This record gives sequence, C-alpha cells and structure tokens, in this order.
Amino acid sequence: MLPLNAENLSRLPADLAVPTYDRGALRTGIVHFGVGGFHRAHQAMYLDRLMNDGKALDWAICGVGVMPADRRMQQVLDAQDGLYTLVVKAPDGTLEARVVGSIREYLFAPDDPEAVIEKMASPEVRIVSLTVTEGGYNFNAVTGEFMADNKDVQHDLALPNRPRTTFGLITAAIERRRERDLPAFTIMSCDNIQGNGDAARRSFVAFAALRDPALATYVDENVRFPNSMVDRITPVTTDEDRDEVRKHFGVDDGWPVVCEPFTQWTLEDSFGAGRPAWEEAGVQVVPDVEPYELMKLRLLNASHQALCYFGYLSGYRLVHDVARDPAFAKFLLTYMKREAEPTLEPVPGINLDEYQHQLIERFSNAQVKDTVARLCAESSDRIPKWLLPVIRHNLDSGGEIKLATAVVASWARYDEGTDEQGGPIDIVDRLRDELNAIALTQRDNPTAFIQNRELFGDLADNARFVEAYTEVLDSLHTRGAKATLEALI
Ligand SMILES: NC(=O)c1ccc[n+]([C@@H]2O[C@H](COP(=O)([O-])OP(=O)(O)OC[C@H]3O[C@@H](n4cnc5c(N)ncnc54)[C@H](O)[C@@H]3O)[C@@H](O)[C@H]2O)c1
Ligand SMILES: O=P(O)(O)OC[C@@H](O)[C@@H](O)[C@H](O)[C@H](O)CO
Repeated sequence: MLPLNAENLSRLPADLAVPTYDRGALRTGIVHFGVGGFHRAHQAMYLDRLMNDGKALDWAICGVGVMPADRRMQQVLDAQDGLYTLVVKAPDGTLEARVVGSIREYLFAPDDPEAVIEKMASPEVRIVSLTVTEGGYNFNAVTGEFMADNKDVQHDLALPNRPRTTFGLITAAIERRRERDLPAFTIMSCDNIQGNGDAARRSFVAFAALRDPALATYVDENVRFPNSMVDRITPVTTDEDRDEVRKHFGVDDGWPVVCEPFTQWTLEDSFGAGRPAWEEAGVQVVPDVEPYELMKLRLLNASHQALCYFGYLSGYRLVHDVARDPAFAKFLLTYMKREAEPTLEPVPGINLDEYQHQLIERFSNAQVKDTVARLCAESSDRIPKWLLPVIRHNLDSGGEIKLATAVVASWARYDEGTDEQGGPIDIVDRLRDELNAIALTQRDNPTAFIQNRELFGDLADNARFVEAYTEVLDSLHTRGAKATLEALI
C-alpha cells in the first residue's frame, strides 16, 4: 500500500490522475480558512484544473485551520505534502478519481497565529477565502448584527496580537499590509449564505470597528468581498471511503474527499488584487450573483432541510433513500414549485423547472451516500438563513407557506431529542441544550419553539404562520412524521 505523498505520485496507478504541473514551482496566492470536504471538492479542484492547464501556478493555496478539530487536517495534509484524492461518484456507479495538488501548505492557527498573520501579510497573497460554515460569520440571523459578545471575539479584542478567530487573524493581516503599504487582499466567502460577500463585509467591518473605527473605514473602503454561489454535494468522509481508495488504487490516503459529479460556482468579479482565470476552469463569472444564490439556497439547501427532519423521524438515515421515497420527492417538488420558486427572480440561463427535477436526481445519487445527520446539523444556523426568508416573503405577498412551515415544525419535533420509537436523537447544534429544553415544553405550549426571537424574529406574532405551524406540530405528535408528510401533499 502506497502512502499518498509527493514522492509516490509517479508510482500511482494509471486510473488515478495526478497533477501534471511541477508542484515545486507553485507559489502561494490564496490563504484559505476552513479546509474541509467542500473546499477540497470545489475551489481547490477548480484551481487544480487550471494548474493542470499550466495556468494559475502563482495562486496555490495555503490552508488555515482555526478550530481545535483542524489539527487532524494539518497532520494529514502535512504527511501527504498537501495532496489528497478527490473521488467523484456518478449515480451509475462509475467513479472518477484524481489527486489534487493545489494546496501547497497548511497552517494550524492555534499553534502559531503569528505565522498565519505573516503568511497573509506577504505580498504574494492576494486572496483570503473562506468556508467556515454559516455560523463562522458570527452574525445574528434575524437582526444581521455582529455578535460582539462572542467569547472568542472578546478574546481577540483583548489580545489583538494573539488572535484565535478568523476575524482577529485576518484583521491583523489587513493592518500589517496597510502598515507595509501593500495592497489589501480580497476576502472571498464560499459559504452558503445569501449575499455571502456582503455578509462577510458586514462582519469584518463590524469586528474592525470594535478595534478601531478608522480601521473599519479602511476595511470597508479597501477590501473587496465578492458574492458567490457555490454548489457541489460533498458528504463527510468515512472510513469506508478511505478503504475504497485503498482497494481501488492501492493508495493510503488519510483524508480523501467523495462528492457528486455536479459542480457549479457563480462568482461576482470583484477582486482588488487580481484573481486566477476561474472562468477558464468552468466558473461562471457574472455581474450579479444574487438570483443564482437565491435559487440555490431556497431550492437546494432549503430542500435539504425539508427532507432531513421529516426523513430522520421517518426512519431514514441516508439522503438518497429519502429522495427516492415518492412521498418525499413529491413533498420537495411541491415545496420548490409552490413556495420557493415564487420568491425567486428569473435566473439567467437556468430553467427552474429542470433545476428542481435535477435536484431530486442529485439527492437520489446512492453512490455519494450523503447522510441525513449531516443535513440535520447546525439547524439554528441554517433554517433562519435559508427557509425563514421564504416564509416571510410569502407571508408578505400572500403566497403559500404550508410546506415550509411544516419543515420548521419538523425541526422543532426533531429537537425534542427522541425519535418516534423512543430512541435518542443526537442533536448537533451550537444551541442544542437551549433548543432541546424549549422543545420539551411544546407538547403543553405548542408555540414555545417559535417564540425564540433570536431565531424567528416576530414570526410567532403572525396568526397565519402560527396556525399552520401548530397544526403540523400536533400532527407530528399524534400521527408521526410520515403520515403528516403524506397528508400535507
Ligand atoms: N459540504 C457541502 O456539500 C457544501 C456545499 C456547498 C457549500 N458548502 C459550504 O462549505 C461549508 C463547509 O462545508 P464542509 O463540508 O467543508 O464542512 P467541513 O466540516 O468539512 O469543514 C468546515 C471547516 O470550517 C471550519 N470552521 C467551522 N466553524 C468555524 C469557525 N467558527 N471559524 C473558523 N472555521 C470554522 C472547520 O474547522 C472546518 O475546517 C458549509 O458550511 C457551507 O457553507 C458546503
Ligand atoms: O454545508 P451547509 O452547512 O451549508 O449545508 C448542508 C447542505 O445543505 C449543503 O452542504 C449542501 O450539500 C451543499 O450546499 C450543496 O452544494
């Protein structure tokens, strides 16, 4: 068994594509925070495409991890010289794999924040990109306000030279570049947030303002924050995936990435210090990303939410099993057509009807083995950002809200922490304890969950929403998830 590393690249089997470029000649141009599965299936893959064409060799990636759990990524990537296997799985079982070489180095910030700041302050770095999850932007989902009382943010304000957050580290580097008279880098968010660039701008400017109002003005005026829509279903890597890479290719890869064939990246062309020619690797560079973002978040991501709690409570653990259940497929298609689509603007070049049916096909890909548990995690960061805007829009316009509201009720039922057979549910959410305690009171007080104004704003004051919500919650308690879902369609 060959360990994956630079030395062994020339010994790998012919059906495993490897970088054709000289990795020794790469220069770091991008620092990326949050090197997880998605970044490695998407941005790093697009860059690897360019590099294989002999382009963008001065745009290699330096990964950064700020969370304690990222130490494992550092260890794996260090041992593998930044290399990893990307395994693309088609529904018919065909598999295409390649070793990606665009990540050149990796820094674990808790060990040496100074090295991370200095890396970003070096003249060759021109983009700092992010996939730090929806929660990573630290803003209140209802008010949009930056949460200054976050204990790590407070830490970084007190000790600006030893920061531990994305905000503290990046802001320190912006300051250092300004002192050295270097142009500001671009901050490129690739997270699933509507207006992700605008959201990043608000958070970084708000953080800088807590440090120094003049610095906030500098950030606002000098740093570009392009918006983007990013899409490729990338599940969490399992030991089974590692075994498969060993069996198929005779390669020992500590952290391969498995994903679906579909990939899309729509990007606003707003970069202050240059960018790779992404469009030559299949990225759509457009003047206005918003219609694409709204389409993707309200159709794909909100549908993920629509299927995961009902799916889990109905006994499903894999996404394709849920999507292949005709009742669920009908539920999702009806939600998309009647509730989400009316809230969208026309999307240039996209037939929304085809897009919706294609989503059901993508969710049904049994080879990808995406888990319901992945979609059920961190709901309090997702539902307010993707699904509640659809409900609010339809309440204002007189549109339908029945199915989206049912999804909110299914989340509330899920957060009771016990399934329909009495087994425990492992709720993964930064607000788990708080939400579980509230959900446990809702059999007596049916609106308890939606009274949480931090998440729901004033939705609980809307009689139409409350009526639809309490009806479904009651049905979930009395009839169960599957019967409730069937009755809804
Ligand atoms: N997985 C997908 O299918 C997919 C598709 C499109 C977009 N995305 C976007 O990418 C994000 C990451 O997805 P993933 O599958 O790579 O997840 P992942 O768990 O593999 O990686 C997430 C990374 O973000 C880091 N992180 C989490 N919270 C952070 C914080 N507060 N500050 C700094 N870093 C933080 C983690 O430590 C980790 O390195 C998603 O939240 C989403 O916004 C994911
Ligand atoms: O990764 P998250 O937390 O934004 O959301 C979970 C999924 O909906 C998401 O990862 C999708 O798989 C992805 O957005 C597809 O492009």
